[in-house]
Formats: sequence, C-alpha cells, structure tokens
Amino acid sequence: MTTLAPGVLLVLDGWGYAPPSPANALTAARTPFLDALSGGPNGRLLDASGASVGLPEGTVGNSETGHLVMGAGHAVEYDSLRVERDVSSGDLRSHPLLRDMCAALARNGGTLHLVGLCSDGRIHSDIGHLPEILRAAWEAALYRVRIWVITDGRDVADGTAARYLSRLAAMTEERGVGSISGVVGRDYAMDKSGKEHLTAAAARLLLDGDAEHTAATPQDALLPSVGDGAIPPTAVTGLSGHRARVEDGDGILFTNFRSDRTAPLADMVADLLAASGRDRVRLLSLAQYDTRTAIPALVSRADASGGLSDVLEEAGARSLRVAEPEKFEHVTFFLNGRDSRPRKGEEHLKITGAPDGPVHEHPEMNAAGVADAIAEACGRDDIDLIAANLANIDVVGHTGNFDATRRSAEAVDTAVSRIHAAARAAGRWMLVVGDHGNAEQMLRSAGDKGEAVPYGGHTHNPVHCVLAPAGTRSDAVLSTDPAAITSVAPTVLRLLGLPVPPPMTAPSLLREAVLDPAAPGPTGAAQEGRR
Ligand SMILES: O=C(O)[C@@H](CO)OP(=O)(O)O
Ligand SMILES: [Mn+2]
Ligand SMILES: [Mn+2]
Repeated sequence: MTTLAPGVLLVLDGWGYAPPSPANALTAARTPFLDALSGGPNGRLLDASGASVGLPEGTVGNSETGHLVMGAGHAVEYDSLRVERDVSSGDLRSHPLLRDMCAALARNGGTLHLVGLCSDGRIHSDIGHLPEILRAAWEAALYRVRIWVITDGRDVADGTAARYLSRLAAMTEERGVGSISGVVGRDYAMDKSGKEHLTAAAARLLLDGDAEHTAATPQDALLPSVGDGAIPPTAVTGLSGHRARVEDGDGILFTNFRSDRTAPLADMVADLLAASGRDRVRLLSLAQYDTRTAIPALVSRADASGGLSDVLEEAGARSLRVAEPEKFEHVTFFLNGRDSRPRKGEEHLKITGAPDGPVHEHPEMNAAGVADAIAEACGRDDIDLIAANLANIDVVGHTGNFDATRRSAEAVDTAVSRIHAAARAAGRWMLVVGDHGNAEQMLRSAGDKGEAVPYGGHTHNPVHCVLAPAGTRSDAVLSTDPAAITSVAPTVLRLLGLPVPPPMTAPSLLREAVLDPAAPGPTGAAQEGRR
C-alpha cells in the first residue's frame, strides 16, 4: 500500500452560506471554531445546487445529490432531470412498461394506483410529472386511476398541502382521469428510520383502505393543527363512504423519483401483497429504486461509478465511514455512487444512541458520539481516510425551529473542534464541507403581506468548504476559482496523494503550495473567493 497522507473528510449536512439575517440560524449561533475555520485563508464557498451538481436549473440541493457528486467528482444527472427529459420527449408516456400496464388494466378491469409525494419540491418528487402519467392511462382508455397522496411540508413550506391537492385535482379534472383515494403524511409513508409501524400504517391505507381517519374530500383530510408531513393515514371516501383498496390484478406506480424514502414503503407493499395472496398486482416505479423486491423502473439512473471509493479500493487505501443513522447511507451508499457493494478496505460505523423524542428537543443528537468515534479513528494508522457526516444542522433545520437549529449548529461547532484537535494531533488534514444549504435560511415570506414564517427546507445557497491542513504549515491552500462540491473527490485524492482519474472532471480545489513561509498569506483574492 502506498504511504498516503491520511485525512478526514467531514460533511456538515445543511451547512449553507448566507449573509447574517434574522432568517440565518447559523450566523445567530455561537460557533467560534467554525467561524474561525470558514473565515480563515482556507475557507471558501462551493456551489451545491442546480446544474453545477446535475440538478434541474433553479433546484435546491439535496443530500443524495450532494454525497453522490462529492464522491463522483463530477455532476451526476439527477433522476428528476432524466424524468423531465422523458416527459418532454414523450418517452415516459410511451414507455412499454407503462403502456402495457395501462392496456392490461383497461382490458381486465383493473385499477392503476399512483403513490407519491404531492409537491414540486423536486427532491423526492415533482407533481409536474403526473399529467404525463394520467395521459398514458387516458390514451390506453384506462379510466380507473386512484391516487394515494403523500403530503410534504419538508421539501416545500409546511402548510402548503392544500395548495398541492388543488393542483392535483385540477390535473385530474383536465385529463378526465384520476381520483384521490387516500391522503397520508410523509412522516408515515416515507419514514426511513426503521419505524415500521409508520410505514405499515401507510401501506395498509393503500392496500386495504384501512385507516382510523376518513374524509369525504381530500381537503377534509388535512388537519389544521398537524404539519403536512404528519397527516395520519386517511381514507378519502367521498359521500358514499366507500374505501378504495388495491385489488388483485391492479397495478401500482410509485411516482417518487428518489428511492431512499420510498423504498421501505414499496418493499412493505410488496410483502403485504404476497402475504395476502394478491400476487397478480404489478409494481412499477418512476425511477430506479434500491428495494429488496425488484421493481421495474420507467427511467434509468445516471452512472456515478468510478468515484472516490473505487480509486481508494484500487490503491489499497482504507476508509472508515461514520455517521448517525439519518445520514449513514449518505456517507456509504451515495458517496460510493449508489453502489451497495462493500469495497475492500472500507469500514462502516453507524453511531446510534441519540436521545429519543422529537429532534428539536435534542438538537445535539449524538454529535458527541460521532466526534468521539472520529477522534478515536484519527489515531489509527490503518485508516487513510475517515469520511463522516454530522447530520444535526440539516435534520434539525428541517423542523423549521430556529432556536433548536441554532443550538444544533453550536453542538456541531463543539464536535468539529474536537475532531480537528484529534486530526492535528494525528497529523491528519481535515476537509469540512456542506452538501447543500438549509439552516442559513429558516424563514420565508408568505401571504400577501409577506410576513416571515418558518421554513425548514433546503436552499440554493452555496455551502462552506474549509481545509485544515496537516501539521503546522499550510502545505496546500484552496483556490478561489468558482467551483462546486463536485471538486471534493479530486481534492481529497490530491490531499491523500492519489491520482485523480479522468472521469473526475471537476477541478481539485488545491492551489500550488505557498512554499515560502515568509510569503504573505493568500492574496485578497482568497477573500473574494468567499464572496
Ligand atoms: O430528508 C430528506 O429525505 C430530504 C428532504 O426531503 O433531505 P436530504 O436530501 O437532506 O436527505
Ligand atoms: Mn443533506
Ligand atoms: Mn435535508
């Protein structure tokens, strides 16, 4: 194994940049260590949204894209972009799998069930894709289409579910196909934290119309005192009181394009269908899912192989991946290019033990546990790279609770300071970077008077990136040229002393070392690179 310069890649999830403002929980937080790091000569900003990372122009960043491109070293065309391309080309509605399913259902009197997140947040789904699917049914003379709405409030502002239900109703009226048969919040239907009772409650609504709540209309399903994401499974029965369900011989199309939060539901639906003998229900997904049950997809995913983990494996380098459960697959599966194949020399350490209860009551989560694990691993000479994620700023940012998010940033500051001390003591460099923005914008203006209301979603803002070099001298400084988080992989490889493979087209962020210690620090340009 070549002797590498060992280091730590630390992702601070949701660590976006915006100027100080009443909406900015990060500048409101007491974070002396992060301030010193990001305000120093080796602090800069990186693009993390839109086309620079493979998202549709104007789309906020997200964790899947963020970790995928940080590992790939180039933009990776996001599934939503590929779906939109197939929508505009007509390839989606004429896809053989969709056309054949609709034709078969039209012939045998079956029903097409659509299940997906009902918003245009474009992190997991986009309601704008549905008209094309309704058109495919209509063109096949399939008029029995039931829609099972998952309400959002996380990718888009909370309290907007009614607006999206109205848009959906307009789409079905315009096409003359489709009726809403159930409504359930994403906290149930898109839970990925392993709370199977939540997933099961959503699955039973869809499969058996089984729900403690019923509503005559979809709008009646929305409870004013409950956030959009927490709407309990509700059967929409119209005036007849009839509860729809999935019958044998029907078809189900999952309309989210992002897999990680839909896969648990899709797998449970498949399991419950098999258990209830409904083995003639066909399943389809809009884009490729990483499910236990093989589900055919209408849109393939972009190739993100050949990234950081492949280069490490080829070089015989060893890496340790560390995160709390919420972001564990981000520093493993997504950073590895959506490839679950365990790499030689790769160790995984999932840090559990965060306090129970709502996360806004425990914004520190278990950041201390993550810091301890990284600090301990810094001393290991059989680990070249520690790739880790501190989840707090994003996970707590999604609550929309300003004060809890401010406190989460303070917990992260303490953790990063501890990690930095251990890295320096072990002669390791440390690269700290955000994957997309979130906590720097915790308010949005709403209503006709534009009053400020809480906002817990992601942002278009750039993210911080900081290099804390090993040893006493700065052997490498960050360039100030415009760059995106796609530059993380080439920079990490350069810092390790490994070659950067051709598919990594993003530039490394390292400028030539400033060799003369007496030379002035980075020029003013270094500051302007921070915008
Ligand atoms: O929680 C999630 O699934 C998304 C927001 O919907 O956030 P992230 O991309 O940070 O995982
Ligand atoms: Mn994230
Ligand atoms: Mn998030």
